[in-house]
Amino acid sequence: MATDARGLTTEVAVRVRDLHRSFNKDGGVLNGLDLDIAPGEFVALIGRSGTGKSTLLRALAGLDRDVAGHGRITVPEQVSVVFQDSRLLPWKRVLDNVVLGLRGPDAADRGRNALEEVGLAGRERAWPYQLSGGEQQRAALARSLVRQPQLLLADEPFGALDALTRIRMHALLRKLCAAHRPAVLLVTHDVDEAIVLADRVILLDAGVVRTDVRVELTNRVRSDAEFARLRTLLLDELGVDEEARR
Ligand SMILES: Nc1ncnc2c1ncn2[C@@H]1O[C@H](COP(=O)(O)OP(=O)(O)OP(=O)(O)O)[C@@H](O)[C@H]1O
Repeated sequence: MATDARGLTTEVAVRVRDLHRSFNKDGGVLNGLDLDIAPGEFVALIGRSGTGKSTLLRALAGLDRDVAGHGRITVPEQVSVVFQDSRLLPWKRVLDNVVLGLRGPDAADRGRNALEEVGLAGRERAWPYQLSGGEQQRAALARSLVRQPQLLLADEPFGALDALTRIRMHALLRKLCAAHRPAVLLVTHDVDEAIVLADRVILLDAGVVRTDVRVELTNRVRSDAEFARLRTLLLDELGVDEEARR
C-alpha cells in the first residue's frame, strides 16, 4: 500500500516509478516515466506516433521481457489486455475463445454471461470468421472481462472499426467499466474518444507524462463547453493544426 505526501495511505491499482525502456543505444523510448492509476479509474493515454504508448502498455502487461530498461512497476494480480485486432483463435468457436484457460465447473456459464453482456448472446458456437470486426472486438472484451480483471489494458481496441461501430463500442465499454470497475489504461490516437471515455487523459511526450488532465463532464458530448475546452487543450499539446481539427 502506498502513502501520499501527508503520510496517508492511498490505494493504487497501477504505480509506475522512473520507468526507462530503450530499443537501441541511440536513446530511450520511456525516460523516467511516473504514473499512478487508482482502482476503478479510467485513464486514456494519447501522444504522437512513436512516443512510447504501446511500449508503456506492454511494460505494464509484462510483454516486454526482452527490452532493455529499469524502473518500478506495480500492477494488480488480474490484468487483461485487448489489442486492435481481436486475437481470437480461428480454430476455436467464440465461447471456447472466451473461456480459454479459464478453470472451474462454471467456466462455460461465465463465458455465456460475458457474451450476453457484450451483446453476443446466441453467437457462442459461431466461428470467429463469422463475426464482423465489431463483434470480434466484443468477443475480445468478453474474453477479458470474464477473468474479472482489476486492470484492463487496451491498445487502440477500436482503431480498425468504422465510425458508427466505434460509437457503439464506446457506449459498451463505458457500460462494462461501470459494472465491473477495473482500472483501465486505454491507448488511443483519438482525442474525442479519450474525452468521451476517460476519467483522466494523459499525454506522453519524449517518454514521460507531459500533460495529465481530469475529465469532469456530466454530458460527454462535443457540444459541451468543457468538452470543447479539453479538446482544444489536448490538440494544442499534440501540435495538431487548425485545418485538421474538424
Ligand atoms: N520491438 C521493437 N524494436 C525496436 N524498436 C521498437 C520496438 N517497438 C517499438 N520500437 C520503437 O519505439 C518507439 C516507440 O514505439 P511505440 O510503439 O511504443 O510508440 P507508440 O506511441 O505506441 O506509437 P504509435 O502511436 O505509432 O502506435 C518507436 O520509435 C518504435 O519504432
